[in-house]
Amino acid sequence: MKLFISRPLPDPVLTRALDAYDTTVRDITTPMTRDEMIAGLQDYDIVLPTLGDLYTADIFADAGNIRTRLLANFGVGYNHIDVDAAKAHGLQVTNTPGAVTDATADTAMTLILMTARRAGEGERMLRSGAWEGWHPTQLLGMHVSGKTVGIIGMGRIGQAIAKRCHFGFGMNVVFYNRSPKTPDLPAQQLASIEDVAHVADILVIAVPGGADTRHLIDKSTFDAMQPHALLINIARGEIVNEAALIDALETGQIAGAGLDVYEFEPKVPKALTDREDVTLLPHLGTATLEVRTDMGMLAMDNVDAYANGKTLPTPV
Ligand SMILES: NC(=O)c1ccc[n+]([C@@H]2O[C@H](COP(=O)([O-])OP(=O)(O)OC[C@H]3O[C@@H](n4cnc5c(N)ncnc54)[C@H](O)[C@@H]3O)[C@@H](O)[C@H]2O)c1
Ligand SMILES: O=C(O)[C@H](O)CO
Repeated sequence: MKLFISRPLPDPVLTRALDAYDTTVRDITTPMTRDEMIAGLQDYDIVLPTLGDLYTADIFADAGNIRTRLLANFGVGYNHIDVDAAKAHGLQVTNTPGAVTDATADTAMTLILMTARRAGEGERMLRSGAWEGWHPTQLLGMHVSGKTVGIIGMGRIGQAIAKRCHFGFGMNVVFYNRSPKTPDLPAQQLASIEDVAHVADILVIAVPGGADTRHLIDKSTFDAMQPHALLINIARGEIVNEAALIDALETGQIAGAGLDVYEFEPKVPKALTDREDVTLLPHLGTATLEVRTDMGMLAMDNVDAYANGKTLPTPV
């Protein structure tokens, strides 16, 4: 079996792949080009792609005689793959759910605390030499204990965030999910995104990306939010209309934002980087050695299952 891996991965994952398959590892960190994706589909039995490798329908159509039967995506989010088109061309697609949950929830907490407590702003002030010492009214932020967190998308990551907020920080949890959910903690499901936005001190986005959720968070959401509230996005950039977010920040409709993902990633608008009231992380959600190794191992579990004719552990 010939396996193509689209980026360098943690050593234990590459060792496992190289030991078991005729493996080619693409040794650069940028997304695959269109030509590379097409050549990969023509030459390899299995491709292990990741975020940024944009498998649109025309890639499968233009590849012609496709040898690949499995796209074992490294990552839970697969909005960069047109799964219907892949399946129509005879490919199966897998992802890495669960492996990413805790780390991504931790990143949401990092963004919540950094934004509420103005940590980035304080660190920038200190590093610039502008700090003149403690005083009682310096850099006063929002106390998160006892506040209301609103979660949009109460799936694996949404629930992990809710648990951290409720059990760790004594926050009340309200949420919106497109289907009914009974999470394992005290939390109230509300009827619409606006209902959640209206009562939340901190609004966290945790739905999948893709056409169905593009600009799910838009002007109507910001209109519903309170002026002291914060928006946190650890899901996908295009879920939030970035222009509407910038407008809401500039007009004082909301008090700040904590973002791990961007609508036109890796481009981040100057209107955001210029602001002190936003925390901006470079898509760090799962960026720990342990978790990136676990993600790779789960992707390899899927590769092994396919290669041995077994049921795929985590099909999309
Ligand atoms: N920042 C990062 O590095 C990072 C890391 C991991 C995952 N993610 C993103 O987080 C997403 C969520 O991951 P997960 O494992 O929790 O997925 P999940 O499928 O367990 O949860 C998603 C939830 O959103 C709900 N949902 C879907 N569409 C909706 C809609 N239109 N309105 C309301 N609810 C809707 C689903 O019912 C589900 O409960 C991933 O798809 C990925 O894009 C980002
Ligand atoms: O979807 C995911 O898993 C992340 O965005 C990449 O780690």
